[in-house]
Amino acid sequence: MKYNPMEVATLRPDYLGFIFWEPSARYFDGEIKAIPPDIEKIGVFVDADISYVLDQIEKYDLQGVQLHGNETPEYCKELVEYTGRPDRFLKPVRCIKVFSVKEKFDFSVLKEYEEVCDYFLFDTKGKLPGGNGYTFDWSLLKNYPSQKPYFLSGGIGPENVEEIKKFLQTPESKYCHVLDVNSKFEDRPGLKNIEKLEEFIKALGIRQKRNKN
Ligand SMILES: O=C(O)c1ccccc1N[C@@H]1O[C@H](COP(=O)(O)O)[C@@H](O)[C@H]1O
Repeated sequence: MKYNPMEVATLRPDYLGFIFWEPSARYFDGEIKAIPPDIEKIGVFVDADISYVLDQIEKYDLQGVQLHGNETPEYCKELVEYTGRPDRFLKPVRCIKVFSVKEKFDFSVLKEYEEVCDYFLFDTKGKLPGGNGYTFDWSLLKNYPSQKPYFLSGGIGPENVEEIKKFLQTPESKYCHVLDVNSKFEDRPGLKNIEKLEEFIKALGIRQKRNKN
């Protein structure tokens, strides 16, 4: 088995990502069987043609796109507008624009994306456009200038539990909407270790969507 999204779905995450970037060892071209409708399926893309993204949205009934390349604000706008067009018979998707962070980050780049995406995602800059497995210095988010909810990403693993707890007490975590995990919870690329994920959720005391009330 290369991918086990159905098993991950049993943990009731808010979002489930599928990588649609061919060079990745996690590239997804399988079948997505019935996943509970309250879990949003997110397609992960890197500078893909808009027509390709639309095809994947349609094929897999994706609710969102996560853009890891140099996609411009115009690209994001076009994509979201296209999905709402009657001839595509699609629902407008959520747009998550990814920004890669190194030792420093110029938050002014976010400004032109404010209007055209739903969430920002902060990942660690590495050799690959994503899935590098390294964390960045989350205290940089002290300078986060926006009120848009963001995904915290990049190499988050079981060893980060205490750090995450501390981060979640800080003012800079105010708009942190999602903790995004990937390679640190895998037995091999694409194959998530369910026990590790369960332990992580338990250790953080996170309650999943279904049980939030
Ligand atoms: O995981 C990949 O192979 C990948 C390839 C291209 C773009 C994004 C990719 N993954 C996403 O990257 C972040 C961080 O992952 P990690 O925790 O550092 O492994 C995450 O959103 C993945 O979905």
